[in-house]
Amino acid sequence: MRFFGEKIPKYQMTKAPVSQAPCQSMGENNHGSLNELVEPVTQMKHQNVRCSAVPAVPQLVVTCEPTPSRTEHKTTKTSALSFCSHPDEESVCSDSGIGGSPAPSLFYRKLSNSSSTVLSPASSFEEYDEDFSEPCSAVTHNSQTDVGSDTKNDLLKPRNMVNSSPLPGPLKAASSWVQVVGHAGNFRTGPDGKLLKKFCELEQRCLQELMADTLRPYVPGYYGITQQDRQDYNTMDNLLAGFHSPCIMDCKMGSRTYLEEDLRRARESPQPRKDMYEKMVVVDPAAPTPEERVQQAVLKTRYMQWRESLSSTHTLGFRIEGIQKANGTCNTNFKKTKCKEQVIQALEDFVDKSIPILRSYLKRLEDLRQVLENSAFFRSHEVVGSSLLFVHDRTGKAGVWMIDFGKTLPVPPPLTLDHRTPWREGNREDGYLWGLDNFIDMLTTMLSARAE
Ligand SMILES: O=P(O)(O)O[C@H]1[C@H](O)[C@@H](OP(=O)(O)O)[C@H](OP(=O)(O)O)[C@@H](OP(=O)(O)O)[C@H]1O
Ligand SMILES: Nc1ncnc2c1ncn2[C@@H]1O[C@H](COP(=O)(O)OP(=O)(O)O)[C@@H](O)[C@H]1O
Repeated sequence: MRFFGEKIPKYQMTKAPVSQAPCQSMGENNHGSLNELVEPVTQMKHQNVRCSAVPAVPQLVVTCEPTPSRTEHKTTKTSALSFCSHPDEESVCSDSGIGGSPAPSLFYRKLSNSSSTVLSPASSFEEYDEDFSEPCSAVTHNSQTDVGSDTKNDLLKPRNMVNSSPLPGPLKAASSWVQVVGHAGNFRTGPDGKLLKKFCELEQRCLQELMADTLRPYVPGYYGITQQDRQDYNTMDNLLAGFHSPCIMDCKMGSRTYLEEDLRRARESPQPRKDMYEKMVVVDPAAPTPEERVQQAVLKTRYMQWRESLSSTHTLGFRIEGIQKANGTCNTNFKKTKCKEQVIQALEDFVDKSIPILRSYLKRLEDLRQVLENSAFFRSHEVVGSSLLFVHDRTGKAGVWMIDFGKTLPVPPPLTLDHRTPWREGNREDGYLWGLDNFIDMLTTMLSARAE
């Protein structure tokens, strides 16, 4: 059973590994070249994308949900754009690598709990409903230790978080949520069944802008900042609302999963990380270089590049991160799912071979592509590490939305991106549309194969 906000050990939580189809054609369209990644700094055409270059964000009213068992009660404030407001806690702007915390970056989101604890995989919706029905009096946690803590106590937090939500009416609705992948402890339930995600200024700016963009129907609705237990959260729609025991798939889009800024920082101030080394050797003990082996640590960019080349990110421009089926089984063992045949097999399994569901997804993705091609937001943003969340249920209802804008950055005008041009350092291209094209082609192929 997995509780709300529980730590997700992304590299170890798989219950039902997908059997891997034989890999036939790999890499014919490879968008990622490791050779490009080791260019010396002097050759970089890097754009300055720090927060100061980002337009100002209008003030937001911040609501603070009352927490019955706590002494702090409802407070209201304006503009919560200051970062790292809890200096004694792990910064919401910093990495949390075991091998040393990289320098805080204004636009980095809180990355509290790296995948280093083994917990059970996700459970069914019904189990979640039970969790939420526990009495509020069970709330006992200390908010000060919540933020950024990375301990076994995290195991207890989610239940406490859930119970702290004083929602007599929409309790059931709020409970119908499950996190497939991503940072543990990042989410809570909010008022009216909304989802609260730990505040990240970059994500807030994106969601705000997206509310006024043609992409609005393809992203969760955004409702400003909510404060709970002294932590700010971005408040958004729970995309699972209205589904019954949904099947959920998270696909990370694009041919690159780290920012150009990350590369620059890695060169200027390398921060090898032990946690990433450990994650690497779990998957492939032979992956580290001799130097990395000595250090027992790898740079984050190196880890991310390794993950990209191991999976379909470089070859297809997207990768499956995790799938939760209606029966509650959750699989995040897709790190080596690289070739088309493997991806198709995983997709077939995800839709349970349903042609109507496949058709719905194809239509939705085609519509999304058309909107993306004409979106002012999309044209002007480097979209990195963002996912498409696929959701369907046994009633035949299906939807796809863009989520996770923690690494989506505006590019300096007059630069615009087409999201298909292969990435060269400095061009800021992310391969998002190239990946979507490949996804759409794959679904089309699957459907035509079934029609034969
Ligand atoms: O999936 P695994 O192999 O566990 O690696 C994770 C993902 O790449 C995360 O990206 P996402 O959140 O998009 O899934 C990333 O967070 P960022 O996106 O913030 O880079 C984590 O970096 P750290 O949080 O620094 O550990 C990294 O450890
Ligand atoms: N708006 C949403 N509605 C429903 N589920 C969501 C929503 N946003 C995120 N999730 C769930 O949380 C997971 C992680 O989301 P993400 O935004 O990528 O978090 P992180 O930034 O921690 O990686 C997703 O795979 C999905 O299961």
